[in-house]
Formats: sequence, structure tokens, C-alpha cells
Amino acid sequence: MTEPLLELRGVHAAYGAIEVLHGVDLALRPGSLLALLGPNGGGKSTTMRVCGGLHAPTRGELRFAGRKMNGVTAQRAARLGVCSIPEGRGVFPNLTVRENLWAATGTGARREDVEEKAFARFPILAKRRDQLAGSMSGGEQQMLALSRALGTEPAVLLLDELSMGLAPMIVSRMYETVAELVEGGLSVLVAEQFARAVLPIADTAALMLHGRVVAAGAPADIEDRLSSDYLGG
Ligand SMILES: Nc1ncnc2c1ncn2[C@@H]1O[C@H](COP(=O)(O)OP(=O)(O)OP(=O)(O)O)[C@@H](O)[C@H]1O
Repeated sequence: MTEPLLELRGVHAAYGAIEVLHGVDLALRPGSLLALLGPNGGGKSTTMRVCGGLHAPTRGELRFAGRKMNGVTAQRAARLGVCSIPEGRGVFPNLTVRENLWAATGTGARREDVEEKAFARFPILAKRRDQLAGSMSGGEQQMLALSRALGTEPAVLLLDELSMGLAPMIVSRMYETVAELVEGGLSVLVAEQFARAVLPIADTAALMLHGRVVAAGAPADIEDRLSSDYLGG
């Protein structure tokens, strides 16, 4: 089996004195989609933050392309090719669509190329190019966040709660795009409370409860562990 591109080995993490991850193992293989599932507070966002270099583990290893990368900053992680879209999308509301896209060019991509790709993928963004991001719908903002992240040409994309606040139709459209990106070779780790949105396109899935991965494997293999609660009705 191919080596994981991004991997957590026995990762513990804490906020102050309170440990919230208690030995998390995860393996994201190249060109695949791993869905990290589970209810609120289980530790998905903290796990994503550890993967993106935004939160340092207290124990265990974060590995990228076979090398330990504990202690890297988010900027260094981005330069290595690990790019995060945080919960809440992280677009700059008081900047225009184009200005938001240019924020991706810190890693070296040309502004014109980032714009061209974004507008080809989501034509609505071309129409809104000079509009303030904060004035757009949640779906359009998520398209912008995704386009900006892709502007850095990442090897790994970390997507936290893509579905949050979006209509089901928009969520399906977004995950269709994610599936195309994975088809094209991108490796994607998605944290989702609503498993139904992402399971159909996931290669592997992991269920997190109380800071631990309690089940992991092919979606079909862990489906029976996902109670209707975790499937999001
Ligand atoms: N900044 C913080 N300070 C202190 N505790 C935190 C902080 N962020 C999260 N926690 C706690 O860490 C635990 C894991 O939270 P985390 O956000 O990682 O879970 P989650 O599965 O992503 O849930 P959600 O979908 O609500 O973000 C929870 O008990 C939460 O209360």
C-alpha cells in the first residue's frame, strides 16, 4: 500500500492544562479523500489544526511525506503544500473577491493564473470579482475560500466543516468539485459533522469521539458504527 502523505501518530493535544486529543492516529494517502466524522466537540477541528501547523501536539508525531513536521508554523506547512480552509471559511469580508484571491499568491503563484483558474471553476466568482467577499452568499464565500486555497497549488487540502451554514444543494455542488480535485491527484482531509454529505466521495473515513478515533476504514466498513446521530439525519 502507498505511504501516507500526511499522517498523525499517537497525537495528543491540549488547550492549556486540558487535553482534548488522546492519541490520534490518522493516515491520508496521496490522491485520496479521508473524511473525519463525529459529533461536535469530538476533536475534529483540533485535529485539523494540528495537521495544518496551527496547533502544536503535546505528544506524538505529525508527518508529511514521510518526515516528522512537529512544530512547523502554518506558513511553513503551506509552503510544504498543506493548505487549510478553517471552519467559517476564513475569507476576508472587507476585501473584494480578486483581492482575496491575490492573498493566495504569497506562495509564488501569479495573480492572473489564480484568478483564471478560480473563474473557470466557479464562473459566479468572475461576475462578483470586484464585490466585497462579505457581501456574498455563504456558498459563494466557500467557493472563494476553496479557490484561494487552490491558488497555492497545495498537495494536501484540509477542509473543516465545508457544509456549515450552506443549503444541501450547494454542499453537493462543493463536494462534487472536491471529488474532481481528488480525481486530479489532490489529497484531501475533510472534517464533517454531517457524514452523509461527504461519505459517498470518501476513500476512507474515521469516526472521532471524545478526542479519540474510535473507528477507521473504508466508508462501507465503518458505516454501522455511525449511528443516525453522526449521519446527520
Ligand atoms: N480554544 C479552545 N480552548 C479551550 N478548549 C477548546 C478550544 N477549542 C476547542 N476546545 C475544546 O476541545 C474539544 C474538542 O473541540 P474541537 O473543536 O476540536 O471539536 P470538533 O469535533 O471540531 O467540534 P466542532 O464541530 O464543534 O468544532 C472540545 O471539548 C472543545 O470544548
